[in-house]
Amino acid sequence: MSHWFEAPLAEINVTSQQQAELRQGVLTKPPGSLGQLERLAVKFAGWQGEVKPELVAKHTSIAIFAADHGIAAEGVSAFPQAVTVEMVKNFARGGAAISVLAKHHEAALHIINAGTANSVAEVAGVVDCAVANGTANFALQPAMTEPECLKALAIGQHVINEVIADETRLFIGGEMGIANTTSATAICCALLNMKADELVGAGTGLDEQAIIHKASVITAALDKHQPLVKPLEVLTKVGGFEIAALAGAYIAAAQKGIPSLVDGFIATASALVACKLRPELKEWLLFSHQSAEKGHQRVLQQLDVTPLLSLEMRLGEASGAAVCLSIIDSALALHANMATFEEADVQAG
Ligand SMILES: Cc1cc2ncn([C@H]3O[C@H](COP(=O)(O)O)[C@@H](O)[C@H]3O)c2cc1C
Ligand SMILES: O=C(O)c1cccnc1
Repeated sequence: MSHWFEAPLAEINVTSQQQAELRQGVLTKPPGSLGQLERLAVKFAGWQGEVKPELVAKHTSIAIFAADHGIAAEGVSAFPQAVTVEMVKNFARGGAAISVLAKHHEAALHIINAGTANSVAEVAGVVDCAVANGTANFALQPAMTEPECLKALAIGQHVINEVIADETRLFIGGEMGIANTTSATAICCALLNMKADELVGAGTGLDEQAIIHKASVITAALDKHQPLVKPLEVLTKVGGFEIAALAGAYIAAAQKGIPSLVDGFIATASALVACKLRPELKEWLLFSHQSAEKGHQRVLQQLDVTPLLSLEMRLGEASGAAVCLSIIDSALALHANMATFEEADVQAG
């Protein structure tokens, strides 16, 4: 049976990209002097099919996928599971970091329930796509069934196709789910063939002893659920509904010709799953920042990508990606509006 996520991704416009690169070479600056900002503008030229791509911040759609994790029962987070739903309410009321950043950048913010333990049906502004009331505890059994995993992936497709605006020029996915750094770490260990203690970190703020316990929970789960090879198998056995939804959203966005800006450690685990499913997807992803979560740097290295920023952030909920919107629009404004040597009558050297 073929799945929706196997359908082709959109084509990148190589001609626009090449023309944008030529333009960068004739703007009034030493060639290359705007560093990564030049490469950003060229990427957006390819994505938008325009030599001078439009600014993106005000046409960015941010979706936060929330879900609960049965593995929270193993004492792997510094915070109780109830915080997931409490934060969903906070997103909706405008008090969370991502609510403030979305408003600041005038980006649209959508809150999606992918499967929390407590109902959020009564919370205004939350799109309810819950697969179940949280995943099962993957220390004891697979986190999901395969149909549940496919349903969670399809939430991402639904959000891209039905929830975000058609004019979206950039997609940012975020997550909220207490204990999801444990799931993200297990996914990365399985897909990158690494050990738990190479990637495990403090998450919301565990102390050293608790991190050792978290690593042992992950190691035992990885042993228990062998074989863990295929991306869908890994996602089903040790994943999370919001992590799967995010992976689905990255693929669906690329199918529609919308690039995605990847957030921190958990979002990168989703991107890793999505890239294992569809290796061409990497061309549609931009990595925003390197989180302070210990494993993030290693996973970014394995993906062979360089994030834009490293601000010691370790919050998730798309916050690191949202901060990058100023930088992206700066790059695009410079690219579109700087004078060329000829226009400004400046010698090209
Ligand atoms: C108040 C609060 C707001 C958050 N926003 C994102 N996260 C982040 O922390 C969680 C992952 O860390 P762990 O695996 O240690 O539970 C996720 O929900 C993530 O998005 C938060 C965590 C808390 C406590
Ligand atoms: O980098 C992240 O996404 C992250 C790190 C710690 C806790 N929550 C999220």
